[in-house]
Amino acid sequence: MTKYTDDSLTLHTDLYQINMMKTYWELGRAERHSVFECYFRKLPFNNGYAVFAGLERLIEYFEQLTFTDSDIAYLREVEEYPEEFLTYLKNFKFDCTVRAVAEGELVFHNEPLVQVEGPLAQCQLVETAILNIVNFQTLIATKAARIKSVVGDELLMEFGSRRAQELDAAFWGTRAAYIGGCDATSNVRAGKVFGIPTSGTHAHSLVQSYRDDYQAFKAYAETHKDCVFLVDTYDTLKSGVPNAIKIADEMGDKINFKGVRLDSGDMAYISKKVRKQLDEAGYPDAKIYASNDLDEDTILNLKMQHAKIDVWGVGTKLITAYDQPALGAVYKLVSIEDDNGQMVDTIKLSGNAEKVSTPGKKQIWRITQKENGKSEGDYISLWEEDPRELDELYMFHPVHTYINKTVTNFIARPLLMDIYTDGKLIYKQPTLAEIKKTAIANYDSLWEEYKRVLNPQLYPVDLSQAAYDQKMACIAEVRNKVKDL
Ligand SMILES: Nc1ncnc2c1ncn2[C@@H]1O[C@H](COP(=O)(O)OP(=O)(O)OP(=O)(O)O)[C@@H](O)[C@H]1O
Ligand SMILES: O=P(O)(O)OC[C@H]1O[C@H](OP(=O)(O)OP(=O)(O)O)[C@H](O)[C@@H]1O
Ligand SMILES: O=C(O)c1cccnc1
Repeated sequence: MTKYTDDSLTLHTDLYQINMMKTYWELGRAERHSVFECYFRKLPFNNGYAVFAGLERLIEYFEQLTFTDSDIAYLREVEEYPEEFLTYLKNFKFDCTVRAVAEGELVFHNEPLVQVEGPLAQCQLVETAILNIVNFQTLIATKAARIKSVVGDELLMEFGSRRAQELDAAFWGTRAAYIGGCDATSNVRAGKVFGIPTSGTHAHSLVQSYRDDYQAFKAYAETHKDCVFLVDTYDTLKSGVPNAIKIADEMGDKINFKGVRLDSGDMAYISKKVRKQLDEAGYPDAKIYASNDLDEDTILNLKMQHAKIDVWGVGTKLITAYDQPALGAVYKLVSIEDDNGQMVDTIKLSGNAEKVSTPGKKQIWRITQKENGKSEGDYISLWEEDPRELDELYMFHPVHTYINKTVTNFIARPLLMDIYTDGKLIYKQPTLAEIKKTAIANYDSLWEEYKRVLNPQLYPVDLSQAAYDQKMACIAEVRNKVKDL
């Protein structure tokens, strides 16, 4: 087989997508107008919300979406596709309309996060990459938000590059973590490309190379203005901290003694002792950094023990989404042009009521109270509906319909925005700083009940009456069809 050296993301798809494209193309269905929506069914980590991330990478993906000569050559070599189909792929031009929620937006179960509308074969091709990107980035942004919610006003550093699932996960994961809540990263490339603030101390190897805390800290201090010394290589309280203080005393104004980092041991006990040592030596502003397999649970626990930690470095458990490695978002066909050129809504049934898809092209509306800006819940409507025209909004649980309320004096904000219109990028991408601001504002608008890390309340994600009726009609139609067989 030929060794292909160039690469494009167009073949970053499952083979079955291209096989379905062939079916659509061969049977004259490739151009049928269709609508697909991407959503997840269950919030990750038993959290009360998720933070959407991945749109920038999605746009990068769509911008390069053509089959290169070598993509075609590869498909010709390994699949027995007819030349006419390969010519069709060669001439492929992405001209779908894409809508998505903004990065940094809080999102919930069963909400269309990305909507792709256009020729059936095109919508099909992009499923894998959309899910790949949204599943990972939204998961990491959400994990970071959970951790930040426990860290509070102290600083949260992302330290995960060495433990991430390869380079892309470290790089894009860092960006997602920054959107979700991290204040800085250790990944220099992410700093350069995304403009994320970078931060770093030093490793045990520096100390080991001198085989002595004092000599190692001295060397670092002679070559850097800002110094955070890693104090646990030999003995934190007897050697690390005393030597860090000694160097700070000797170097005086020549360095900014910013603090020390703890990376092992009982961090509650040790941090209190270290704080005392630093304060007594006249360094009350020197900060205590901590790292070592931290996550929201250990951080919360350390805070309960009144650990004296000012800066939290979190790697493995954040960047790998350690406790839940996949978000489980899916991409479903919700509407398709029939033989008469009419759009018909489609459904995917399941024995589990929560898993039944909601047919029809939809919009998400965030319903907030006018007087305090707090969320009442999200309202999923059919595309043509506009709750802004209503004075009263009847909101009910989409499965347990007896749970309901009528909301007045509300603001309804549509969440799905136009990103591409007929293949043309029309969305003006916000800067990362703007995205982070959006994330913070969105988080502030959520009631505390949905924000706690343990057993939060389930945020209401309701269907409009029309969307609900449409779903019931589709279920009845499918049931009848199956009965008639
Ligand atoms: N006071 C504490 N309360 C709860 N958890 C803590 C406390 N101090 C440390 N931890 C956490 O307990 C775990 C201890 O891990 P581990 O036993 O591997 O560390 P260690 O042996 O001290 O260090 P090393 O990484 O060198 O093995 C870490 O996740 C750490 O963050
Ligand atoms: O613990 P994490 O949350 O993943 O944070 C990143 C870890 O990376 C470094 O350790 P390193 O990989 O050098 O080795 P260590 O685990 O033995 O400390 C650092 O000292 C942290 O402990
Ligand atoms: O700068 C640090 O202290 C750091 C960076 C990466 C991983 N662990 C620690």
